[in-house]
Amino acid sequence: MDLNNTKLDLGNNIINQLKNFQQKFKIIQKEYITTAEMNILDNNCEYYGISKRMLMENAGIQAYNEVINHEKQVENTTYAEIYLFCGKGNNGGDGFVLARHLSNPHRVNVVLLNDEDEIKTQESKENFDIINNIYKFGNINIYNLKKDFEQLFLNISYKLDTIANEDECKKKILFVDAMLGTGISGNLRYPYDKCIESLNLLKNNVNYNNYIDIISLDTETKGLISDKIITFHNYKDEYNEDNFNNLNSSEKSNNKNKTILKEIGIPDYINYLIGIGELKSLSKTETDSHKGNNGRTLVIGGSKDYYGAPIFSAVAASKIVDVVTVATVIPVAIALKNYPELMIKEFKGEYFNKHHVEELASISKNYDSIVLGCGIGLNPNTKEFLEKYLNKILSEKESMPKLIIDADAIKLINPLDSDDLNKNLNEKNKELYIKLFTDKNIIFTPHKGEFEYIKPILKELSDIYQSNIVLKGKIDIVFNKNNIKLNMTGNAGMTIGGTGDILAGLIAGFSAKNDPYVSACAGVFINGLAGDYLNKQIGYNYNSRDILNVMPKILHNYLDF
Ligand SMILES: NC(=O)C1=CN([C@@H]2O[C@H](COP(=O)(O)OP(=O)(O)OC[C@H]3O[C@@H](n4cnc5c(N)ncnc54)[C@H](O)[C@@H]3O)[C@@H](O)[C@H]2O)[C@H](O)CC1
Ligand SMILES: [K+]
Repeated sequence: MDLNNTKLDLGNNIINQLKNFQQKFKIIQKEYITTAEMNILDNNCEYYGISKRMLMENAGIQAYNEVINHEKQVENTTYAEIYLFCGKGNNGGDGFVLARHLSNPHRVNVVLLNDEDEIKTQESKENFDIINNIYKFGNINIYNLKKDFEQLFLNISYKLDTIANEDECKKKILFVDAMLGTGISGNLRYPYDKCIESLNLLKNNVNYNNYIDIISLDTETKGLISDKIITFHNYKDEYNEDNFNNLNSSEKSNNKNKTILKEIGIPDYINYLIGIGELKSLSKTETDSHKGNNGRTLVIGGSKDYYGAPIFSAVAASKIVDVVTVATVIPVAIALKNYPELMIKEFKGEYFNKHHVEELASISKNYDSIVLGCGIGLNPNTKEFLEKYLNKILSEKESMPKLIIDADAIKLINPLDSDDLNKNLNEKNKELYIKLFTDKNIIFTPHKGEFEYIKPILKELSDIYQSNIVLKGKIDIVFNKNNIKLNMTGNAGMTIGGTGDILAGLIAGFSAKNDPYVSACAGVFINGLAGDYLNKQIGYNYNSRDILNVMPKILHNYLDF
């Protein structure tokens, strides 16, 4: 991708347009970010040139300012001693940066929960090395919790006793929780569990609790009760409804009250940009897996008039999943004989019709994802088929695969009067629209013209829609009720026929085993990257076959596929 061009495109104007779009379709962004979303954002920051090292430095400095504020909250209070408990991930890294900034004039103790060589990331290691280089000049001690556990907590109790005895000095001890952040998984393991137990014991001791502050970085490590949480960039998903509902009401208000949100230099527009993060978050091909483990995709499409479309889509999906079947009518099935990588399910006739519904609905259950619509045509029999088929599969929700609705299928679900596309909704089908547009497993992939057909439905259902929409264009917009992102990859060479079919196949391939929204983002991103790669190599004169041919290489470069 040509980042320079992208940068030029990223003025306020685009963000303003995006905000208008957000309002128009009542897109309400969540007030918190999940771990998966944060990981995507991290990688996208890196992709757009904002390194994790920079973010970590900013997080550490922001935490420093807040610690100093906290220290000054009670007049004349000072931290006689600061202990930073640092884990082996980047939460620990934030702790190392904070330790460096605090080390003068404070007395700082960095407590490693793991051995030095277990520190996981380069940026965290670099920040630990700085501490390691300067500690000999005083004011910083380094402990290894596993080795020094008893001695360390004895020292801390001794210091607390001393401070408690000379109460009038208003001295306190600060514990910084830089143990675990968004990377936590499962129950606490040793020594994290023991450390938290010991810190809680001290804090709950009536002789000591006036003399202890506990501040958590980014998230409160499970089980710890801290006085303040300094969270970075966005509230974390401990505030999401599911987790939040598990807390009792005093815990709820307490958690919100004690959390301070701090910016760490992630520009607003990065929140709205698709990048490598979406791709990297996809599940990887399992090398020792059985056929089908990496997904099964069904492509339903083709007609007497168009047979290339379902083939493009199916070949694209076959680069990702293990099994791809094309369900199609006789003229396309004949052409498919030249594609031994694809399985064929042949239906009689030149267009899909209502007689195909039962059998097709019954085989649909055997797939993880379905592309519906490429080359299907606008024949009135096909419209009848489509409505019956959708009603049938949507009524059996438990076995519902991810469903990508593309091309003419988009036009057929709302056959508007062509004189006035925005006029009104086809009321007769309202029940079907509600099912289609309130399903998180459905992805519509319209270009601008096709979008006109679903716009009235979206507006009508703007309070309740849940499905995902990929609006293809120079800049693609991928959105659902709670998310909106832009894709900047791709170039003018991609206006050739077949790229849309390929995109639908890629999204189906990814969504077989992944979140539909992230799959949609990854699909537009990688499709555009393939186009950009070809443009760089051979100029604009490439076609859709070329895109398919380079796809494995592009996937490999970015994904370890
Ligand atoms: N997101 C940002 O923009 C920035 C985030 N920063 C900080 O980084 C952490 C997230 O870092 P990460 O390395 O992904 O995760 P953790 O630090 O939480 O450590 C995970 C690490 O710990 C081990 N582990 C996981 N679960 C357990 C457990 N239950 N018991 C024991 N050990 C566990 C495991 O090995 C993991 O690898 C984020 O919160 C921010 O604080 C950046 O510094 C700034 C930018
Ligand atoms: K923490």
